[in-house]
Amino acid sequence: MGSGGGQWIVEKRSSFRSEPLEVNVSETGCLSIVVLGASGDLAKKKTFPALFNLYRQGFLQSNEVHIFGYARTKISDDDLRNRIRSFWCVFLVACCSIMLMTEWFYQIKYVSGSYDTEGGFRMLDKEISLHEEFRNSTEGSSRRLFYLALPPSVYPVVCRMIKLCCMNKSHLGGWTRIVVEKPFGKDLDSAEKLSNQIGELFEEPQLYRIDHYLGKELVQNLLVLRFANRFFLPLWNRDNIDNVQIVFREDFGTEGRGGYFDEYGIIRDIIQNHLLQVLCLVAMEKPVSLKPEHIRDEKVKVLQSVMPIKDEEVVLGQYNGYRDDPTVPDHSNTPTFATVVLRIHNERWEGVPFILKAGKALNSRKAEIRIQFKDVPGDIFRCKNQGRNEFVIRLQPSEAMYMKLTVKQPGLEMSTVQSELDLSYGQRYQQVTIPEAYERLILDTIRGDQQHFVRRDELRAAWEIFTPLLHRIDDGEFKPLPYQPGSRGPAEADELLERAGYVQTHGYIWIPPTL
Ligand SMILES: NC(=O)C1=CN([C@@H]2O[C@H](COP(=O)(O)OP(=O)(O)OC[C@H]3O[C@@H](n4cnc5c(N)ncnc54)[C@H](OP(=O)(O)O)[C@@H]3O)[C@@H](O)[C@H]2O)C=CC1
Ligand SMILES: O=C1O[C@H](COP(=O)(O)O)[C@@H](O)[C@H](O)[C@H]1O
Repeated sequence: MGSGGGQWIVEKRSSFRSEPLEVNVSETGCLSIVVLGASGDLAKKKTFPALFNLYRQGFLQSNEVHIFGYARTKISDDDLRNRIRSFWCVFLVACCSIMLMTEWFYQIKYVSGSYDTEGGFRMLDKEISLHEEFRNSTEGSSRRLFYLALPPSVYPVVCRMIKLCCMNKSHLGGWTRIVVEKPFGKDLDSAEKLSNQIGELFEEPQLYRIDHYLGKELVQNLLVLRFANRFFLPLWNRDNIDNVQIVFREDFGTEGRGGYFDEYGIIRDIIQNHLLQVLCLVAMEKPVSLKPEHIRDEKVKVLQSVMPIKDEEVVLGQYNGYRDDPTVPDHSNTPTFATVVLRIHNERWEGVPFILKAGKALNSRKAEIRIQFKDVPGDIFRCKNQGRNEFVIRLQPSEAMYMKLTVKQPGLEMSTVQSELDLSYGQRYQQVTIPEAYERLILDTIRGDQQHFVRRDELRAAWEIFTPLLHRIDDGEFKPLPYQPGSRGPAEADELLERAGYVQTHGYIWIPPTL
């Protein structure tokens, strides 16, 4: 910050930027994107906005792309367009020209049909083929992407119908790809069954198991940070790191999604997928290269090194009022909060607790990774009780990385104080709009890059970790503790954190810099 006037000085650093790492094969030809479950929440809030943003930025070309919505609800093309429009009208009016919006909405066609009979899918295929003919698509140059924004229970039947009725008509260069949302299964057996059912229809390279946390900017930065910086290489291990926390907090409850949520709970909704994927990137060894298979090989190894979870290292919670939702059973045992300690049995991490914490209806909304270092041996400054060094990666909101460290308090006295080295994205990258996770991931599916998608063996290893605990919760053997909405969650979770070795720095708070 400049010394006078409180102005941030932003340095121009573009000359140091390297070329993009991945060389993507640029494909052309007719591209049909089909959103199944187009009438739903995810489609409205995430999928369609992401597609629009890709279109707006020129990643989807108007002379190539056509978007299809498919669901059972009987509505017209215009009804679907209006639904989408009504959700983002403020955003659209602020950012875009009317012409662009009109052009975009013109690309969307809706087909209504059931998920388990051929009629609707035959109709869908006809519409896609019409579009392909209209675009003069030669055989083999047409690309068909099916995005399943649907409850997982209908994935098998929908995949069967796609295979039966809607495949791209040639193998000469075109493709058919399927994107499936999480939660992929409910436990190890159901996930394996689902994988087998879909695996009989589609090859692994055609399947994109999406976990939108892998599309977040700061999650994508983890590999670069760890493996392109000398700073971190010698420190990133059990000799220096005391504990790691990966935290997800939301300051609202299950609003409107109680029925869905109650079947899954916070562990299946957030921890088994989003937080565990982040753990993999924090804990894995350096991959041989950036090839998707090399990265995913390393993630699988970490997951397979996780020890069985101990009961005394789990705290579950359920916020008061959760069961007032009419779609939630009166005696629901579903946790809306969980803290779980995972232990990785390998040379790098033996003895370092990885504390995964997620909760709904808490006192704040944020997601972050907090790496806490061990105490400095021989503390000549007697500053130990001020707190430990921490490296924090704030995934959202206010994306940032900061190192909490001890410095000399400026002035005549030799005393110490906690401060930080701070790379806040809002301040450093003022001209950059950070893309939404879904934008990036949908673009990857079109480009055929599976690096940021979950491979089948990865998924299996992830379910292996949590299935025993989940079964005990489902059977009512493990009960969530009540907590007040708007609180930090059950006090027992903080006690567990302390037992795991985390030392809180009382009185220190990181404030994102304002411009
Ligand atoms: N919403 C979100 O924020 C997120 C959702 N997800 C995942 O995305 C997927 C879709 O989520 P979301 O949009 O919230 O779900 P919805 O409950 O909104 O369902 C999407 C559509 O699926 C159809 N549908 C709903 N229930 C059933 C059923 N039992 N059988 C057949 N069809 C059904 C409905 O369309 P119609 O009746 O018209 O056919 C509905 O509009 C899920 O797997 C979810 O876990 C992942 C991350 C975030
Ligand atoms: O997958 C899900 O994620 C959202 C939170 O996503 P974020 O990108 O806003 O952090 C969560 O609200 C939802 O319950 C869950 O299904």
